[in-house]
Amino acid sequence: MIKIFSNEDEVANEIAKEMQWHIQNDENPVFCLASGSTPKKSYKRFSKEMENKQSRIKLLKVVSLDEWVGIDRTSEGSCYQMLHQDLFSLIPLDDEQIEFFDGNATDLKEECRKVDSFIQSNPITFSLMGVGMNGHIGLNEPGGAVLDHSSVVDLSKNTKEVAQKYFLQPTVLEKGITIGLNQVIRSKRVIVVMTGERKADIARKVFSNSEYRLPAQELLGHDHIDFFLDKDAAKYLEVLSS
Ligand SMILES: O=C1O[C@H](COP(=O)(O)O)[C@@H](O)[C@H](O)[C@H]1O
Repeated sequence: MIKIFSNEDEVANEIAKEMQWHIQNDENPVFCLASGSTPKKSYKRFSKEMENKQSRIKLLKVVSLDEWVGIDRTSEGSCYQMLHQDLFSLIPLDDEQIEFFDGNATDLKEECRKVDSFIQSNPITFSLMGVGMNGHIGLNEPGGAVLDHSSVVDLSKNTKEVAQKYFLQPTVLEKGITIGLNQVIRSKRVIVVMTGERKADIARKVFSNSEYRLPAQELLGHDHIDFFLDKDAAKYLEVLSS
């Protein structure tokens, strides 16, 4: 289902509510969370709401969605560092509760195996996905296979350019490491979020019936997956409801 909200704050409130619901109600809450600009407000809101409910956070596990290959997790711009700043540092989460790709590891296949085996033993109960400007999910790029497992992928030109906004200085990015689209789809609940006018064009493409299938389109048509958009991102969509 597509849900359209008046603005980014409303989207963030709704997402924070869902995150809280899962942390309170999932027996073993396991979250797979996008980094990047889009979910920042949701994480801030969620961490505020959790201030008086910290005991449940002890039950939470967070698994990596994606990471840039060759970038250390302590570097500004790494997916881990963004999530650390936007969420991990705001709630009482121990390192043992986080399973994250090390994009700087020498054995990237082992990183994939490690995360896959974690997901196998700790099924994802809640996923929050952003959408890349080219329709990618995690770092599953357009034209890539719909995989049941994590993999190392070649980044598209668009992703390499857009991702520069995360780094303090121009950074060479060639590959990414990401969980597979089917691992996202198998989460118990998924919210895909697009906000702001800059996402309007990709939102139009995602909801159009083109023959070429974008990764974000693989998430359409599942009962447990909702797309949350604000009005700016939804400006080219015909169905404007909330
Ligand atoms: O490259 C990425 O982009 C998407 C969207 O990022 P945003 O900054 O526009 O929110 C993000 O969800 C994905 O995890 C990341 O790898």
